[in-house]
Amino acid sequence: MSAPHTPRPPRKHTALPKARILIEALPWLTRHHGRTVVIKFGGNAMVDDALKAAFAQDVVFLRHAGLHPVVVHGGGPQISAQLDRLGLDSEFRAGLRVTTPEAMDVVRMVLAGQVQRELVGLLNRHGPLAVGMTGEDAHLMSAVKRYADVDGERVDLGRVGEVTATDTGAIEALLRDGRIPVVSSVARGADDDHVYNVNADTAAAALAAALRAETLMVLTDVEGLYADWPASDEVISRLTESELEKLLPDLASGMVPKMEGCLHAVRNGVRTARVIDGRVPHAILLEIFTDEGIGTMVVPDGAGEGEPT
Ligand SMILES: Nc1ncnc2c1ncn2[C@@H]1O[C@H](COP(=O)(O)OP(=O)(O)O)[C@@H](O)[C@H]1O
Ligand SMILES: CC(=O)N[C@@H](CCC(=O)OP(=O)(O)O)C(=O)O
Repeated sequence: MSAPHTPRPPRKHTALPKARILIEALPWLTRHHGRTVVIKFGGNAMVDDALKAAFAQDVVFLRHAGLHPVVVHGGGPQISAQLDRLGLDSEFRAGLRVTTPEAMDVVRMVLAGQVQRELVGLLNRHGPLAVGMTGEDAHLMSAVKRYADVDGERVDLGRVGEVTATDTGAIEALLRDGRIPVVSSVARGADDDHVYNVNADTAAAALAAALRAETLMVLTDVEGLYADWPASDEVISRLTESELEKLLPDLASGMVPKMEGCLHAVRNGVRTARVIDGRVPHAILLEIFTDEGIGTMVVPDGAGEGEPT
């Protein structure tokens, strides 16, 4: 007779901590499944190849986790570099680039022909996912000429546009087909044949609102909204639309279109708008799938403090 068989204790699997990490993401996976997330990738967060590759991995991860990511990209530094190479002036007024018709050709070429192509290429390393477009395609974004207000004076910015209408049909069709739209912030003229240069934060906010996105996520090159910039680097982690409205007049330069965009988004049906640090590798995954939200989150008035995000 052979000795009774004593069952062995289960093997210690070294990969168990990985399972724990995956399970920790379950509440967020459940919450965000099937939701649209508009991600704005700024030109300043786009300078490092490793960060760009990590950004693409995060966006593809979201897509495979059942979310519907839409990428809107900027490219301010890349446009400035090309204008410089061509010996064309590049001046900003109230945070917006004064855009002559010649400069507009360069803006369109750099955004749609260079920056967008690069992002589409990085995303498509992971499969046939990304499709690039500009606001001109299928009337995605229509704009009229926008003026700036500098010390109470109306300033002509040339071909700078303000989005007046959106048609998200093409984006929705792409999302239904499992694709990742990558949008350059160039718009068609609503009542002329020009094309317009739209600030990419503004374009992302307009699209997030039009798509009734769950979240607008703006990646940039700072940790978030600093309470007293540049004197202090204390980041405001959460604020309501009313609190943000009070702060807006005191904000400077690049933060203005971002925070105006966040306000527009949450006032128009987007549940949360966030400004996060694109210099942190995998910032998007950290923000969406963990409790340790990084950066600044704007919520509509009346959103409960302890509500899941
Ligand atoms: N209150 C503030 N908090 C954080 N950054 C601010 C603030 N006010 C102005 N900024 C500036 O805004 C910049 C981000 O805007 P921008 O340069 O347009 O970035 P992007 O290319 O990502 O759109 C920061 O690098 C910082 O210099
Ligand atoms: C009108 C206006 O200023 N348009 C921007 C469009 C690109 C952009 O917004 O890029 P970032 O997100 O990298 O700043 C520009 O010409 O620079």
